[in-house]
Amino acid sequence: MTLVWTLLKGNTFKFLTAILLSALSAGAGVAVIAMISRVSSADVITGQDVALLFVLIFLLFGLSFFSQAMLTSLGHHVVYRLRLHLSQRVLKTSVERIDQLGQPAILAALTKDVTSISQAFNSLPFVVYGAAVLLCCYGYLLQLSLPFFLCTLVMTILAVVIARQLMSASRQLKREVRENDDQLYDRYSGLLLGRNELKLSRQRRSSFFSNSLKPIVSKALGLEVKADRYTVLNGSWVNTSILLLIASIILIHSLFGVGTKEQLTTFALTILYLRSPLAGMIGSLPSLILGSVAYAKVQQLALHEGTDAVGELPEPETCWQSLQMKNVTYQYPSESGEPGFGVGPIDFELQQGELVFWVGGNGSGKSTCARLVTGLYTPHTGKIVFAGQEIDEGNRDWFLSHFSVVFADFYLFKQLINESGERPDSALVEHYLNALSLEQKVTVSDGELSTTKLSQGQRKRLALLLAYLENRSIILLDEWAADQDPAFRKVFYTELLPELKARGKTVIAITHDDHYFYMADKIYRIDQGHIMVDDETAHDYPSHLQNHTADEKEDVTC
Ligand SMILES: Nc1ncnc2c1ncn2[C@@H]1O[C@H](COP(=O)(O)OP(=O)(O)OP(=O)(O)O)[C@@H](O)[C@H]1O
Repeated sequence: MTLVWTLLKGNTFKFLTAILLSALSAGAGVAVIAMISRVSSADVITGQDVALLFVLIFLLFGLSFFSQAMLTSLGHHVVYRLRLHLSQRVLKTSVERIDQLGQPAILAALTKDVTSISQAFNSLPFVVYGAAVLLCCYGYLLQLSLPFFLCTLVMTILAVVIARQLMSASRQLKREVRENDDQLYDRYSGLLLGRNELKLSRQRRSSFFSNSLKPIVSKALGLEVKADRYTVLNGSWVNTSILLLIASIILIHSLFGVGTKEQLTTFALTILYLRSPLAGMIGSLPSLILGSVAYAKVQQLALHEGTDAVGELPEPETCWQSLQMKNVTYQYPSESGEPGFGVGPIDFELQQGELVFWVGGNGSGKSTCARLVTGLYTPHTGKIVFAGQEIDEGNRDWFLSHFSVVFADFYLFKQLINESGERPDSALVEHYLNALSLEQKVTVSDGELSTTKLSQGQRKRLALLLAYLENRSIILLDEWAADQDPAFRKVFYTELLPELKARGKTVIAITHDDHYFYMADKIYRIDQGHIMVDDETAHDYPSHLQNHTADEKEDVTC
């Protein structure tokens, strides 16, 4: 029920109207039965009775069509909103949380859970209609015969108690199926992302299939078969209990002479009429159970509650002087009992217009520090001060808006935008495509790149193009040059970086290219999560090469 109310927020009036129409349609159904029963037991059938019967039948048709169409359309609108709402929440959720959850879990929520919730909603008309018919029939039965009604009530309670037990067993299993689905999505990711490795090695393929994928799929099979067994048992039980009810009524009529023959016939007719909406209701139970399990799973992700994914931000600071990390620490959560990697305490200061290099061994914490300095990760202790302001949740999005970043695992969007989020000037795009030696490979039309299916090195150049066009104050490049050929690597260090600096940009470049360390204003070494100025490396270079570009700074913004 929580699922229904949460998703119906803002549409309660429409939903209640649809329920009212369902109730009226159920009432019309019962009136048709009562009419048939009256006409068939009457001595003389008048033309008026027949006309009324036809009117009631058409009324039943109209009401059931409108009520179900309304509920179905409401269901589709709810799913539409749910899709947008969830995507907005993902957009608002911190990178840290998304990294913690992992892509497969979020993809499973956006695809499988949304589908399950939509199916639950689409089955809602059957449930509402079934419940309305049930109530109307019970009302009719009550006024038909009290003893028969009491017998019905006892049987109903018994049926419901047993059905509840079966449903909760099925629900528990569906929950386990859903937990298993996260692992299944993880294996599917491996299947696609590891396509090269899997294709190349028969042993890897066989091991992945038999030891990694198949056990998860088999587990899902076992759980689903078991869960559906309970669901099918439940459906059969409810169907049987209806027939048992009719048999019980016949029994008490024959043993104790309760009720008349006509009452017995009408009773049986009403109960049999009830069977099909009830079957629809029971048939919808699995989707409802799946829907609520999926909803609980989405809630468990603890995505950001805010949905204002594209809210307004104050203008970025053009003259910010310095960015400081003061005593910053960060610790990854522990995994399989092992404590997570920790960085810090970090004290780091970046002056506007500087070109600094971060160097360090694999796994020393460079990318983690990059996520901290850009505000993508929130420090666990310590603080970041930018343009004199301490960064907190209130100004984090504003702080983030000062950075363009190309991480090692960057995503290349085809759509080009400038600093205002609009289509960039085509002459400028052309200029950068030339500078990046991509003019022969990629064209831009309607603000979109003609292709992103390029080599890794070329894709990285396009990622840099996107960063150029954003025209932000600070550019952070995580081992950008690692995929470039030696000639373009030289262009990058000796031309592109100095040009950025000359335009007043502040650049942090994470690099292992010691050939070009002399290009940096400052070099910082990151080791075991600690950052320090690397005087030794800096002194390895002739003084005329150090701070090579300091004098080249021209038209800076501040
Ligand atoms: N998403 C994550 N969850 C948990 N731990 C992580 C995660 N990412 C990194 N780590 C841990 O942090 C350590 C440092 O990772 P990081 O990516 O910051 O290193 P790096 O210096 O950028 O390495 P490289 O030069 O290889 O890119 C890793 O050795 C790992 O233990």
